[in-house]
Amino acid sequence: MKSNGLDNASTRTLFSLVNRILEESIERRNGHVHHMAHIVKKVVQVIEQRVSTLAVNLKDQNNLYKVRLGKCQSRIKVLETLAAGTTEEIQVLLSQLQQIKIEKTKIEEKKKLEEQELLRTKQEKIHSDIENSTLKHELETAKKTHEEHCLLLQMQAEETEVELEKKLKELECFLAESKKRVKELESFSKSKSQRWKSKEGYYRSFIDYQSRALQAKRSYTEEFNFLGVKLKGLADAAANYHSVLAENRRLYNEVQDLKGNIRVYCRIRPFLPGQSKKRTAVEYIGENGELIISNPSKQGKDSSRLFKLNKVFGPAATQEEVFLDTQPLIRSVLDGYNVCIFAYGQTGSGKTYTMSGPNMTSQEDWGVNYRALHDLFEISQNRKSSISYEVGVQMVEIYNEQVRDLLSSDDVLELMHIGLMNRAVGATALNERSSRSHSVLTIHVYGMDLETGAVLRGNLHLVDLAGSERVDRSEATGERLREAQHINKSLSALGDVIFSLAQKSQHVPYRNSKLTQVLQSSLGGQAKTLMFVQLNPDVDSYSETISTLKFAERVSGVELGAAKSNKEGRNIRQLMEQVALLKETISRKDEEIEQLHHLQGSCNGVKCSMNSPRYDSSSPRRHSIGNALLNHRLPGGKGSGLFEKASSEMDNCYGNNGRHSEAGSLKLGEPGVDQNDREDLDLLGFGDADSDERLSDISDGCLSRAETEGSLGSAVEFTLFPESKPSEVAKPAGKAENKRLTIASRLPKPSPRLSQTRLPHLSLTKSSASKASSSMSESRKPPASGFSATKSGKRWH
Ligand SMILES: Nc1ncnc2c1ncn2[C@@H]1O[C@H](COP(=O)(O)OP(=O)(O)OP(=O)(O)O)[C@@H](O)[C@H]1O
Repeated sequence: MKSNGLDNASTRTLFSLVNRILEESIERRNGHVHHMAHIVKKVVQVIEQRVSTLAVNLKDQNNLYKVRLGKCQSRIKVLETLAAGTTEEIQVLLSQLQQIKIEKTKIEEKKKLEEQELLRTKQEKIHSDIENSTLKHELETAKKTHEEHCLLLQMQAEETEVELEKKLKELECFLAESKKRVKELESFSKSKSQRWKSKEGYYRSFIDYQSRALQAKRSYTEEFNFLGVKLKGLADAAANYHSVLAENRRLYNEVQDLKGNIRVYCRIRPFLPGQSKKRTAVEYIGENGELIISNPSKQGKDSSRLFKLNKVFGPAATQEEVFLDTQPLIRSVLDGYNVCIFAYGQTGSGKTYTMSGPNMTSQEDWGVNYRALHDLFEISQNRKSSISYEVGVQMVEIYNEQVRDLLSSDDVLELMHIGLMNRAVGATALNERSSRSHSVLTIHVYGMDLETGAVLRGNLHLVDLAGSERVDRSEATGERLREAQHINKSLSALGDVIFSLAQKSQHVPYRNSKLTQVLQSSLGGQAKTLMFVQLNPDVDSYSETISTLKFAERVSGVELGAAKSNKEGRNIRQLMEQVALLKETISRKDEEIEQLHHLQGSCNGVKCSMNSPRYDSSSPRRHSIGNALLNHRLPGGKGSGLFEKASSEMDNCYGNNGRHSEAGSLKLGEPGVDQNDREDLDLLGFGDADSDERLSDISDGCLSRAETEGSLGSAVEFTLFPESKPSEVAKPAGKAENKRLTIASRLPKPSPRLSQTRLPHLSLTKSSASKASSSMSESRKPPASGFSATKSGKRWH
């Protein structure tokens, strides 16, 4: 590019040239530097020139614009002043114009209105013309129709006038006729009303009479119905009562008999609140008496054992549930059966809980004893219209092979409570308040059928045995050890009796302990026996539990033979009364002989020895106590009495059912019988048996007779009187509530003759009683009050 050509080049071209030159100069670095610089200088000059011309041009133009702007502004100002003046004028004109417009519209409206009015008047005129013509036309037509109508009406009026004249004539005739009829009717109604009035009077009196009769009839019918229903009920009740009663009793006894003889119920007590390790040995409790006991410390098949009993009550079983299964057995006592219920088990396993209950004040907690008494009272009360019952209660304790009476006097439940409190208790390692004695509560029932005169006697033994644990386990020493040894001895004697019964052996060792002697009639005879086997569920008691259950299994296998009711018909009773009378005569003779002996002895200067008639085996007065008592209870030897059963009953007693027991071979005069034994037997009522008398011949009847005798002193009997309520009798009421059970006051006092007759025996039993008292004081217990020979059994009315 030539340097002079730059003038015509565009600024853009110049700039691109400068850029190219600069790029080339960068590429070539040293070549043509001078030339390039020259060109660049030229370019710059041109650019400067251009810029200066542009600046000049711009200045000129700016000036020009400024001048123009000034001109425009002055013009604008002029225009603005002009515009301001014109707007004011325009506004005035506009307002004038508007007013003119308004006036114009007003005038136009007026004009329109005038036109409209004119038009309207024109239209009205046309309308009125039209109307006038139509009215004229209508008037003419109306005139025509009116004339026609008038003519028609005139014709009709003439016709109606004729008709009305006709009707008037008819009515006149009818009126004359009806006047005649009214006269006839008036006379007829007068006569009728007279007749009705007379009839009304008649009916009124009839209705009055009928309603009075109806009322009387109604009350009669009601009364008749009521009486009929009552009579029917009474007749039904009378017809069914005896049969139902008999059937009821028969069924009860059948069920009981079907259940087998010695029944064994097992009861497992719950863990006690204080027991820390609660490991149970009870693995399974079956519905039908199955029980599996397991030992966790053993392995294999030896670890558990199955037992089969009549029934098993688990730890949750209530007192009521346990009693429900026992109740039928207890009820059969009222039908003349002998029943024995005893609780067996180690110390602390719940024997006392089952038999007596933990708390006498709460009826829910009552054990079998209280419930049994309550039940007996209730049933005897229910049967009072057909059977008169007398119930006697005795409570003894067998402690260290000595029998002692636990009762004094007072309310029967209180008595039982006293009895329980009086029990010898001592702490062992197993049970803090362990009872160390066997307690035997005996209930004697005498009933007489008011219809047939038949007599029934039943005895119920409720036995709370002492703990069955082994001596070594109870860790007892000294006195406790002696107690434990006695307990173990008597329990093993019980086992021996049961097992010899199971084997049906000829020899049954009743005599080996006081316990078996007391229970003899209920174990060996035709009695019903139930054993409660009590278990402690603790694993620590495993071995005791097993041995208890083994014993229980063996007991459940014992068959005592079918139970028999002690029921006598009227004839037998009369015969027995005769026998009793004869025996009384004999005993009087005995007394006379005795007195003669004394006289003879004193004459001979020989002292009375053990050969006195009391111990003379050949003496005929072996049943004198019973006879004396009979007379005491039943003056003249007549009437009923709880302990009336004469000594002839002894021959029928339970021990005499074909088995020849060891106890039966006991002779009181024998050297083998020590004084203690004799006195304890006296306490139980056996003491008066002749030396020839076999103990196996001593029945519950003997026991009952003896206990009401002065010999037992505090033995208690009472009669249920119809008016005494069972609840009153049974509940542990205060003295005020037991007014009906006032003690003894109504007892017939023995005649001086009878007292004399009883004297030798009474003196003997007094000593036995005091012996009993002394034995009690040995056992650190205060003697139960009332061990007086002269204080005979109490009877409540
Ligand atoms: N079924 C039960 N439910 C609740 N507590 C029970 C039950 N059986 C027993 N007990 C409680 O266990 C404890 C021991 O019972 P209990 O005194 O009756 O035993 P025991 O076998 O009569 O003892 P012992 O041989 O020393 O007389 C008591 O505290 C008693 O209340």
